[in-house]
Amino acid sequence: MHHFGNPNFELIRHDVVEPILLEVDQIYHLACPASPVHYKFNPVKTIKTNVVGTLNMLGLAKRVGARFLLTSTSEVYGDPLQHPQVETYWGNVNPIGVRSCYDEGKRTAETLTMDYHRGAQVEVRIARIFNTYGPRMCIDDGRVVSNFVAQALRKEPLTVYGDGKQTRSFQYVSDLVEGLMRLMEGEHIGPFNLGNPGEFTMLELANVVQETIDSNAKIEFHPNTEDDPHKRKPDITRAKEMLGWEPKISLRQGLPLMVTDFQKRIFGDQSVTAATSGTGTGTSVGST
Ligand SMILES: O=c1ccn([C@@H]2O[C@H](COP(=O)(O)OP(=O)(O)O[C@H]3OC[C@@H](O)[C@H](O)[C@H]3O)[C@@H](O)[C@H]2O)c(=O)[nH]1
Repeated sequence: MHHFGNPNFELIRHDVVEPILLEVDQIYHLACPASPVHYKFNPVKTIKTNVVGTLNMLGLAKRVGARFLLTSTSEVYGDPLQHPQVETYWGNVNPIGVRSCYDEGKRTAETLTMDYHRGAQVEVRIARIFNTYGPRMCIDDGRVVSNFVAQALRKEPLTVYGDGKQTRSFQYVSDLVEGLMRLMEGEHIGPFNLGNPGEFTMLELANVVQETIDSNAKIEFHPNTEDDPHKRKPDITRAKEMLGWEPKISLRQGLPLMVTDFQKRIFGDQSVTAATSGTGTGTSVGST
């Protein structure tokens, strides 16, 4: 948004499922809903975005000679049988499951990317992004970190799905942005895992949210969703060695930055008093 006043910046609102002609040097292809709640809402549109949308962006890259970066996902590993996940692991995906519009869609997008590279010499880069959080996420995004933060701030119970023992590894958004730019500017195609190897069960995440926002926040168990991966943690050796990249911000450092932003958006200017009064800890979130 800070670029809006810049005369050299142009924002075009466009659905990648429709072709578009532009003069560009680089394409960061990030288009697609990433929250399971949103990508499952209209699965046909999700797979169209991943397949037709990626074809259109690769076609554009080929036509104008642009370098193309695909943001793929840790979901290409499905419910992984190998832990942590290395880029050479081919994954364990249910091709007819409710998540397949996204995970098979992104797998196809990776295939298309490599086929345009091999067949049409398009310069390509592939990132596999692991769970990411940070300020400016939609409050109703539906993913676990934004759900827990919004729930704790609103004094609602934290909704843990299943037994809460499934794991994820949470990456702060600025670490991801740095990784994507290094990948785009570097010499290596990938795929590269971009994620923070710090691994947490959902119950541990709920505890960190309690410590950060409200030690009295209750936990409420809900049935888990279909095909939910049991564990997930990136092996980032390749990104460290070939991109010189690794995440810098731990969950305990990054979460308060997101909480401050959520407080402002949920409560407006009264955020500090509203969110922290009467809580057990309310530590760093109110004052930053
Ligand atoms: O309120 C909630 C939401 C989610 N969860 C659990 O938290 C875990 C993480 O779920 P999320 O919805 O945040 O994200 P997922 O890991 O399922 O999918 C994500 O994977 C990586 C990215 O590519 C995408 O952003 C997204 O597909 C799951 O086990 C889920 O069952 C809760 O316990 N409570």
